Amino acid sequence: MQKILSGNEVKSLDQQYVAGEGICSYQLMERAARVFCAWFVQEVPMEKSVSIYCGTGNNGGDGLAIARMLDGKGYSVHVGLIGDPDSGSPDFRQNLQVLPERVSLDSWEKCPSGQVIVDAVFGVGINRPLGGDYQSLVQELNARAALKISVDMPSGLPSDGPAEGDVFRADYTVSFQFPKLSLLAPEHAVFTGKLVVKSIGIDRRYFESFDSRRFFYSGEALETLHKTFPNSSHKGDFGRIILAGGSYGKMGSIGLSTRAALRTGSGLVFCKVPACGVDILQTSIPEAMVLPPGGETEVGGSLETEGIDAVGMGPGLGKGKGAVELVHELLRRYSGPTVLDADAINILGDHPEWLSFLHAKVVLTPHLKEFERLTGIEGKNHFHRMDLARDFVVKYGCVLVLKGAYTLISFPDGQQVFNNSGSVHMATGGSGDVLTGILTSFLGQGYSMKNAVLCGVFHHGHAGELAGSQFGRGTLASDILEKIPESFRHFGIV
Ligand SMILES: NC(=O)C1=CN([C@@H]2O[C@H](COP(=O)(O)OP(=O)(O)OC[C@H]3O[C@@H](n4cnc5c(N)ncnc54)[C@H](O)[C@@H]3O)[C@@H](O)[C@H]2O)[C@H](O)CC1
Ligand SMILES: [K+]
Repeated sequence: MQKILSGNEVKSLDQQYVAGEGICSYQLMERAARVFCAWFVQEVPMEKSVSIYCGTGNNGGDGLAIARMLDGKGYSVHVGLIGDPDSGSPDFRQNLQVLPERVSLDSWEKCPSGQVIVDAVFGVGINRPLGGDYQSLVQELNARAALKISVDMPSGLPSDGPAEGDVFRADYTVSFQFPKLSLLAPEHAVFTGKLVVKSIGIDRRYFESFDSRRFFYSGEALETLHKTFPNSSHKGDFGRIILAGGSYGKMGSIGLSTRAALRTGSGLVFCKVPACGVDILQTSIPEAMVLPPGGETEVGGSLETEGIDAVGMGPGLGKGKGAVELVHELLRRYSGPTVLDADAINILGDHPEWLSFLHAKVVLTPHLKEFERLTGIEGKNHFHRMDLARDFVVKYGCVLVLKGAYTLISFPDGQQVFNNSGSVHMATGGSGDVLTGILTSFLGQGYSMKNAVLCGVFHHGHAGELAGSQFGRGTLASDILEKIPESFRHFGIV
């Protein structure tokens, strides 16, 4: 897992690394430029003309090194400078000296407009909104039709806080070593474009002295978080779980959770659905067992949890009297692993007095709106939501999965993990129901809460990527769950 540092900490990380490895900062900049160019040549055909706009700090220095390297690879490169080069950073000035003559060098106003624009004006050093020429440049570049790529950060975007004023709108941002926090905020996706994170080889141990509790997870050592089951295992070893939800007209939700749990490997899945859903579930999912229904069109009655390894509640549940009672009963009486989603979260939001029943084996999986209902607070921006999520889990001692691009997992010890799997094609009805099934399944199989959530969220996203690459915009939630076994295979999980 990659620790996420603040923009201010980057400088100190670089200094410690450079000193510790006995290299100079210019060499680290060379590395950054090299990894950028290695990515660039895969994405951009050689025939495209490239204009690189460089500030005079180290982000601009990266830009100059990139200009030199792309020229060396045969691209036609123009550099447009903004700011006074004589007062540039030492590594900027050194790179200016070694810029090949073949690369055209002008002030930003005179730089010919290329088919590709590389933004190397500001990186993590930004400390105020853009003004003057910087603002004019970014406005002008944003109006151009070109492929736009930012180096490390879109210029104008602060690394750890909300955007203010004009920000370069990139199609891609290639960020070095770790994603800067603000690149993960959904409201900044219009500036970041597609995020690409490239290591520049700074070893994990250099991160240890920084006490950030935020991490970026890209599936490293995923297989080690999984349980292995001996050949002699029987279906009981793979967990007996209950999935509760569904209501008249919304029976598909709990069906998706059920199929997802079965595809994740659950041994026995019991469904608690209203009477109107019994035939639907029994005919559509023969592997599932249906518990005696309570209500006619909405779930009701009580839940027998004797011998049950985990319970997932919420998909399609509705907010009728029976559903409200069931959520209350589950929270009060069941101390085993529990996943609360959708209407179960909404019901909890309506009854804040029940929040005190939450415990370490409960995971809540709200999307942004549900999270708002749960806390009763409208997050001002994603940074505010990150803090709210952390405060919530620390206070109530549970786990919270805030769904969206870069789903944010918050643990009660204050650690927060951004998940780096997933695709835009997962933004489709039922995708969250699939996650509920996956999480309940892993918990039922006896995974620790931490491993269940990390594995569940990561596989959900990865299965979504696999489905998205096959079905594109036509991706269905059921396509996502059908890709779970392929995601397991991909990571060697048998
Ligand atoms: N480990 C790494 O990630 C590496 C990063 N590198 C690159 O270096 C930049 C950060 O460079 P830095 O010199 O610290 O800052 P900037 O280039 O972003 O900014 C320069 C300078 O500009 C001034 N400034 C800030 N805001 C404004 C503003 N609104 N208007 C005018 N001037 C402004 C301020 O004084 C800044 O210091 C990082 O992003 C990477 O791209 C290294 O190349 C290698 C290692
Ligand atoms: K930049």
